Amino acid sequence: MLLSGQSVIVTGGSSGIGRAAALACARQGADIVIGHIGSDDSAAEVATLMDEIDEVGRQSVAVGGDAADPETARRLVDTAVDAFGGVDVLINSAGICPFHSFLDMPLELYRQTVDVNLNGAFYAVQAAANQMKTQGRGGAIIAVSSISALVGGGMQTHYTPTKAGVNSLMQSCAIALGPWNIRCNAVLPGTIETALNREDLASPEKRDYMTGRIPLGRLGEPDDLAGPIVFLASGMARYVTGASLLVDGGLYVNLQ
Ligand SMILES: NC(=O)C1=CN([C@@H]2O[C@H](COP(=O)(O)OP(=O)(O)OC[C@H]3O[C@@H](n4cnc5c(N)ncnc54)[C@H](O)[C@@H]3O)[C@@H](O)[C@H]2O)C=CC1
Ligand SMILES: C[C@H](O)[C@@H]1OC(=O)[C@H](O)[C@@H]1O
Repeated sequence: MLLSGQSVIVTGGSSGIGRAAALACARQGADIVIGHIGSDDSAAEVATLMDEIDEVGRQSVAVGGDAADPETARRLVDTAVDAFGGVDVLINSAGICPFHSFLDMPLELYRQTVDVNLNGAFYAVQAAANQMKTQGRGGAIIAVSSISALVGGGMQTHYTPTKAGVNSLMQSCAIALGPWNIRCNAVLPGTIETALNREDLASPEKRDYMTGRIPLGRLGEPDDLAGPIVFLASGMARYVTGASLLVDGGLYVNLQ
């Protein structure tokens, strides 16, 4: 197993990419702290996930709270220390992408997107990294950025800068945390079918357009991210830090 006995925190762990990553890490021998937003819906999703983690013989605990609140990051780390004796891996997946036009973007929506996606990532990474440094046994941090760190979206002017920021955060943290053997990498998903884009992809025209742009011929599913994330978390990637790994079925390179 690639993550035997490791303690893994996953933010946004109740659904989509975070959920797939949490389960994949458990299948590789890790115990999981599941960060979720703390709503009734996310608590119900977490209960099912905890059962699945239990079925593969690993333990999990859940922590509800707003990723935009630095206190949530501290609680995630404290819980990992109490329950599993430390933090070996952080997977930061919590995020929002409420499509909206630019010229009439509500200030509150812009601020919320930055607060959750970028500031939330900073808080979680800083809290986990301090714990990893104290432990003195290295660690791995994987941030879920996006293909949108590299390209634009007319209805995503509040969102794409946060994903570029998350990618940049991993690059700078790779330098800042390298001396403690804490590796920092980003995965850049393309279009993955999750709750995040359910509304956007409900239009058959948009869905067909997006699918048609992907050389591998299909939209992604959350499990497509599981392998790359486990790889970056594991010792197989022990000399990989500051990397940005596109997981997009070839979408980014498909000009014509
Ligand atoms: N689905 C896609 O096509 C792509 C998704 N991504 C990124 O992947 C990450 C995961 O998204 P998905 O799995 O697609 O969607 P998702 O909606 O299933 O997952 C996002 C998770 O973040 C949680 N979350 C949202 N706001 C939060 C807050 N304030 N505090 C705590 N948790 C909060 C949600 O409850 C949810 O569990 C996001 O960061 C997203 O930007 C990146 C590229 C493409
Ligand atoms: C929500 C979008 O469909 C999704 O999110 C991203 O980061 C990319 O822009 C994807 O297309």
